[in-house]
Amino acid sequence: MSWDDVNREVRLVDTSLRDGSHAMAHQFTEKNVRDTVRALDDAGVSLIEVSHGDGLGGSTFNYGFSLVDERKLIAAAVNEARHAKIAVLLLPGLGTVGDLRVAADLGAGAVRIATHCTEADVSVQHFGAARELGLETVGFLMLSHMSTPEALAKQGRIMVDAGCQCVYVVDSAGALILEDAGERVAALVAEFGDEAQVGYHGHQNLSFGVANSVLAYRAGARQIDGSLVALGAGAGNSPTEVLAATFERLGIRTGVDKDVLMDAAENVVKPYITRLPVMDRSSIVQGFAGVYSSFLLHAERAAERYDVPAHEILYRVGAAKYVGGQEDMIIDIALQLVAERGQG
Ligand SMILES: C[C@H](O)CC(=O)C(=O)O
Ligand SMILES: [Mn+2]
Repeated sequence: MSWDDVNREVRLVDTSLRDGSHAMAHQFTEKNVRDTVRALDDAGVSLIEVSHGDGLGGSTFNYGFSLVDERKLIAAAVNEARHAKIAVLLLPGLGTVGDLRVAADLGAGAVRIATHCTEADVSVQHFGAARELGLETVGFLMLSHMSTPEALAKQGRIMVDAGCQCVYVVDSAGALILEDAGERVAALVAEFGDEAQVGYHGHQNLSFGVANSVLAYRAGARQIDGSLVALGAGAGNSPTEVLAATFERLGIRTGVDKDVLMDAAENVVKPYITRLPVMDRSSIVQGFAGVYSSFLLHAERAAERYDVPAHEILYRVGAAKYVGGQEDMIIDIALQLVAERGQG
């Protein structure tokens, strides 16, 4: 048994430097990355995700260009971490096996491969390649609220059979409320048994990130995501510092130091955040209507450009059930709203 296994009952994984990329419009500097990794590492966080918000290869016109080349940020993170492993995110089709090889050469030790919750089959070759590269493997079933627990477990099975070591229930829209989260986690735990772990990734749009994480743990999840100061898409992720304090109050060992994390949140991350994650009208609508959190800034930009309300755009995105990769449809909806107003 490793030191980690002895000293923790749940692993807190930090995604400030990846999901937070959405909230930062992908403008992280190398200094932001170095300072945050050092602080998380000091707090005892064992897995830190660093990538464009949409993963390797995400810096594009459709998703938004990064300020700094992702390879430079990954290398800086690897260089700064003394104990923690650096993870990268990969969305098959956007990121390639070639991108994964580059990330592994730079020193990344884990990959989190994300697909829409009904499309796990597109991840099979990436899990195979990741295992050959010796990477720790994690699967992300995004927009999990769009699937039943049973259907989600079947998709998770595809990932596990392909070499995935931990499948996450990903509440991309912050739409899951209490049992919704627990039941999905329980279905995956029942499907995998000892073959793989289950994880939970929450968003705060309806403010259930931390509560759902506790229920996910109780249902058997052993990896839980958070971001410092909640820095993430939509209303942000479950704040890592709050997860650490909550699990400690519950007597559940995380192996991380909550006070060091609180210091990192206040003094390292908060000062560089350009737009604090907040439960405002648009992000609440995302949670309510089941809209991908990463669409928030895209909708706000379209709202400003076409002079239509962002929350109206988001209600329609929810009704249309658009998924990650369909960012351009946000413009289409804004134009529909403009046209309807012209006819009124
Ligand atoms: C690519 C997405 O931002 C992954 C994620 O964090 C989510 O779906 O939530
Ligand atoms: Mn997310």
